[in-house]
Amino acid sequence: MSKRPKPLFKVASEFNVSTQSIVDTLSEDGFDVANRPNFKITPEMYEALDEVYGEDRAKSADHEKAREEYESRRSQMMNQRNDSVTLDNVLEPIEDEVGLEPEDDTEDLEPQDDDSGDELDLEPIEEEDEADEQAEEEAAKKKAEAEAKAKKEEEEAEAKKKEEAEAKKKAEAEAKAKKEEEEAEKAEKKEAEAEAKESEQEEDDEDDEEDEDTESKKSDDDEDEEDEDVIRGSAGKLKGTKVLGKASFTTERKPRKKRKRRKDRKDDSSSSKSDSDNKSKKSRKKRKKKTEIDETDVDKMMRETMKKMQSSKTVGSKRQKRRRERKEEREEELQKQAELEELESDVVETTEFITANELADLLGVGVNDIISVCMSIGLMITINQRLDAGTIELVAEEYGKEVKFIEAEEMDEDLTIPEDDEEDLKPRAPIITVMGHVDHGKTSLLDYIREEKVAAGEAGGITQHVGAYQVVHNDNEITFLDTPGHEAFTAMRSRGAQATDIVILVVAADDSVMPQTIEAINHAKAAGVPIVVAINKIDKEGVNPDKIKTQLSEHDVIVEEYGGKVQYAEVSAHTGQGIEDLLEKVLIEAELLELKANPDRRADGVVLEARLDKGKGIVSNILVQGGTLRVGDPFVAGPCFGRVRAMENDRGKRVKEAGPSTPVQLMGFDEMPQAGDKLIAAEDEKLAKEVANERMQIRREQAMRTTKHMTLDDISRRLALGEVSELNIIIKADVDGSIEALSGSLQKLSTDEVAVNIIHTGAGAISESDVLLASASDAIIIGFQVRPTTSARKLAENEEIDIRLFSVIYDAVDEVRDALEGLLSPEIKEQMMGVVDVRETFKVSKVGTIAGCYVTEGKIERNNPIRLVRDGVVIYDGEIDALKRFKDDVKEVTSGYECGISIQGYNDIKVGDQIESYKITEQKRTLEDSAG
Ligand SMILES: Nc1nc2c(ncn2[C@@H]2O[C@H](COP(=O)(O)OP(=O)(O)OP(=O)(O)O)[C@@H](O)[C@H]2O)c(=O)[nH]1
Repeated sequence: MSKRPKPLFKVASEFNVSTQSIVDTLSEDGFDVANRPNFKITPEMYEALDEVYGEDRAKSADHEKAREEYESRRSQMMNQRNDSVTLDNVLEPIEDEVGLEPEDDTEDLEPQDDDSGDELDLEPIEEEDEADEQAEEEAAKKKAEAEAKAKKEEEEAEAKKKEEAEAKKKAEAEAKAKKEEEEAEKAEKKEAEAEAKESEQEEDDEDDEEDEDTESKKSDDDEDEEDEDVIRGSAGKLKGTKVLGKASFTTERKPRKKRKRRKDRKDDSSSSKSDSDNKSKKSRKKRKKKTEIDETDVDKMMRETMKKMQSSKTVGSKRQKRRRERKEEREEELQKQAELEELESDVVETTEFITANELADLLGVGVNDIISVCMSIGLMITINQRLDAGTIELVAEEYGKEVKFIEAEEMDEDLTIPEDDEEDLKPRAPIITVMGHVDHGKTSLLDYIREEKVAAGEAGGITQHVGAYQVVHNDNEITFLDTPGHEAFTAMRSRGAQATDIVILVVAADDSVMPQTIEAINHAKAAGVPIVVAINKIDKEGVNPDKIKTQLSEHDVIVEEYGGKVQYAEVSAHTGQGIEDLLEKVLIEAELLELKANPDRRADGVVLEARLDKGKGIVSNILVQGGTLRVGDPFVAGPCFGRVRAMENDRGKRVKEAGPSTPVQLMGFDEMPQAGDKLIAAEDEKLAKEVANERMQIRREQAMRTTKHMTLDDISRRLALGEVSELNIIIKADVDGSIEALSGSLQKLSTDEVAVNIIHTGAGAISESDVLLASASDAIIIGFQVRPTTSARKLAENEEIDIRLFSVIYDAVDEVRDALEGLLSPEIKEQMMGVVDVRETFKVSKVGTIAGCYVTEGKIERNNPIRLVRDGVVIYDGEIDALKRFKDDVKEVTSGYECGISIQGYNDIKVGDQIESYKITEQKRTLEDSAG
C-alpha cells in the first residue's frame, strides 16, 4: 500500500470487514484506535490488518478475478453465438488436439503453418468434421440425431428380430416426438445449442465408428494410427466441453480457422454459399493485405538499416551517432514519462483555495456531493467558498483521488499556450547556466566569455546587466544566464521555471570535486539538464585534470574519454585557453538537444530579476523562451499584470521585439514580479488582467490564511501541502501530575506524517517567555487549568501564537488528534464571556464570602458558569450564587462596572483573584473559523 494513511472506513471496505472488527483487531495489537470513519489507519496499522485479513482479501480478490474472467468468457461466448460460425470456433481447440487423418487442400496452407506439419494434416479433417456438423446444422441438425437414433434402434431390432414393427413405430414415434421437441426448442436458442452439442457428440461417436470401419480396411498400420486417432479424438471430446470457455483460444485462432474451414466447406459440401463464405473471402483478402503490409514493413526496415549502416560507414561521424543515441534515449524517456503519467491518473492537480464548485468539476462530481462530504466532516461550506489544502485533500480522498498542489500560475488554461506544431519550430540558441564549487572560477569564466566574445563580436560590448547575455560562436548564438551558482538555478526551478538547457560544471583543476560540485551535479540531473564539464585553471602548474575526471566519474559524470557521454574541456578563465573548445562542445551538446522554439506565437518567458528604478519604474530582466515578445503586448507574470512599454537588449539597445532565447530588460510592469515568475503574453488585455487578478486573489487568500506560526487549525492544511513534519507543543498546567498525563497522551499522537514534540512543560500561568519560546520554535501552547498572563496574551496575539486552554485532558488530546487528522475542532466550544478582578472581599455571616469586583472584559452573567483564577491557575470551577449591583440582584454586569459576586459552595476568594465567566457554545465550524 501507499505510505499515506487511509481513513478507517475505506480500509474496512477494502478488507470487507466492519470498522468495529478493525478497531478490535488493532486494539489487540496495541494500537490506539477510535471507531470513527475518518480515523487514519497508518501504514503500520494497515500492515497489521493485512496480516489478519490479508488472506481473506486476497481470496476475495481471486474470487472477483475469477468472476470477471467468467463474465468476459461468457460475454464472448454469447457474442460468438450470434455469429453463424460459433460452434466451430468453440470446438476448434478440441479438434486441434484430436489427431485426425491428413487430407487434401495443400493450397490452403499458409507459410506459418509450414513448421507444424502435424497440425496442417490435422486441420482439414477437423474441418471435415466441422463441415459435417455445419452441414447438419444447416440441413436440420436435429433430424440427423433423430435419424441416427432411429437407425440404432433399427439395428437393434434387426439383431433381435423381435418386435420389429413395434420398435420401428416406437423409433418413429420417438423421432417425431424429438423433432417436435426440437422445433419448440428452436425458439429458445440457448437450449437449442445445448441440444446441438449433445447431438454433435453423438454424431462424433458415430463418425468415429464409421471412420474405424472404413479405415480398418486399409491396413494394419493404419489401424494403429487410427486407434491413436480415435483415442485422441475421444480425449479431445472430453476436453472439448471443458475448453469451451477458453475464450483466448477461440479468439486467437479465429481468423485462420475460419478461413480454412470455409474454403473446405465450399469445396467439400458445396451445400450453400452462405454469408459466412463471403466473410471468409473477406478475411482471406484481409489476410493477404496484412502479409503485404508485413512485407513492406520488412522492406522499409531493411532499407532503413542499410541506410544506417551506409551512413555510419560514409559519414561515420561521432556526432551523428551520438545524436541518434540521444534521440533514442529521449524517446525512451518520453515513453517512460507517458507510462508514469498513466500511473498518475489518480492524481489530480490543483492549486490551494479553489472553490467548492471548481473542486467538484475537478473530481467530476456534483457540487452537492462536495458539500455533503464537507458536512460529513463537520464543515459547512457554500458553493463559492474557497477550500484550503487540508479540506481539498480530504474530499478528494473520499473519491479515491490524490491531490498534487501546484502553483496558481500553472493552472490557467485560458492563457496556456497550446503546444507548437513540429513544423512551426525553428532552432534557437541554447541557454547556459554555469555552476560549480565556490572559487572554482564561475564568475571569471562568465566574465571572460562576456568580455572576450562580446567585445570581439560587437563594438561597445555588453553595456548593461540584463540577467543574461548572448554571445556568437562560429555563427551560432549562445545565451548565458548571468547569475552563476546553483542558488539561482534552484530558485528558478523551485518556482517551476526551467530556463536552462545546459549546465557548464566548473571544476578547478587545482582543487577537486567538492560538495557544491556534487550538489550542482545532482541539481542538473534532477532537472534533466545535460552537463558539459569545464576543468578550469588549467594554466596553473602541476594541475591534474585526470584526477578530476576520475572523481567526477564516481558521481556518474563520465566524460567521453572514460567511455561516458559527458563532454569536457580544459580551460583557463585567465588566459582564455580552451574556451573556444568549451563553446564548441556546448554547441555540440545543444545540437544534440535539437533545441527549437516557435517564434511566431504569443511569447512566454521567465523573470530573471526585477527591481525598482527611480526613473523607469519597475524594471525586470526577462528571458524570452518561446514566441516573440513585442512592445505593446499585454502580459501576465505570476500575479502581476503588465504591458510592454519598452525593451532593451544586453547591449543597451532599444528593441521592438525579442524572440526565443533572447534576454531583455522590460519596462511596463504594474507590480513587482519575482524572479522565477513565468511570463506569458496575452492576446487581449482583459483576459490578462482577469488572470492576474485571480492569481492575486489566491496569493492574498494564502497570505491571509497562512498564519505566521503554527496553529492547530492550520496544521492539517500545512500537512496536506507537505510543509510540516512535526508539531511542537508547550504544555503549561496547574500541577505536575497533569503535565505528565498530558504530555504522555499527546506524544502518543505522533504519526508517520507528523511527530508531536513536547518542547517545554511547566506548572503555572502561561507567561511571556512561554510565548516567546513558542514563537521561536513555531510551537503551540496548551494550557491545562491555567491562563496566560495579560502580557503573555497580548504578545501571543501579536506573534500569532495559538494558545489552547483546556479543563479536561481528554478534550486537549482529542483536539490535537483531530487537528492532526485534518478534522476541525469539535463543535462544542467554551466561550469566554467576561473577566472580573476581585478588588475586595467581605465576609457575611450565613452567606459566606462576597467579592467586590470590577468587570474588566466582556460581561458577567448570573447564569453562566465561572472559574476562579489565582496567579494564572484555575483553582475553582463553579457557579455564581449571587450577582449584585449595590444591593440589587442583577442578571448581568458589563465591563467597566463594579459588582458583588458570591460563589456557590466556595468562600476562599482573595483580593487579586480573577473570576472568568464562560459559556458552552455549540457551533458549526466553517473554514473561515478555522482560518481565523
Ligand atoms: N590561475 C587561474 N585562476 C583562476 C582561474 N579562474 C578563476 N581563477 C581565480 O580563482 C578565484 C575564484 O574565481 P571566481 O571566478 O571568483 O570563482 P567563483 O566560482 O565565481 O567563486 P564564487 O563566486 O565565490 O562562487 C579568483 O581569484 C580567480 O582569479 C583560472 O582559469 N586560472
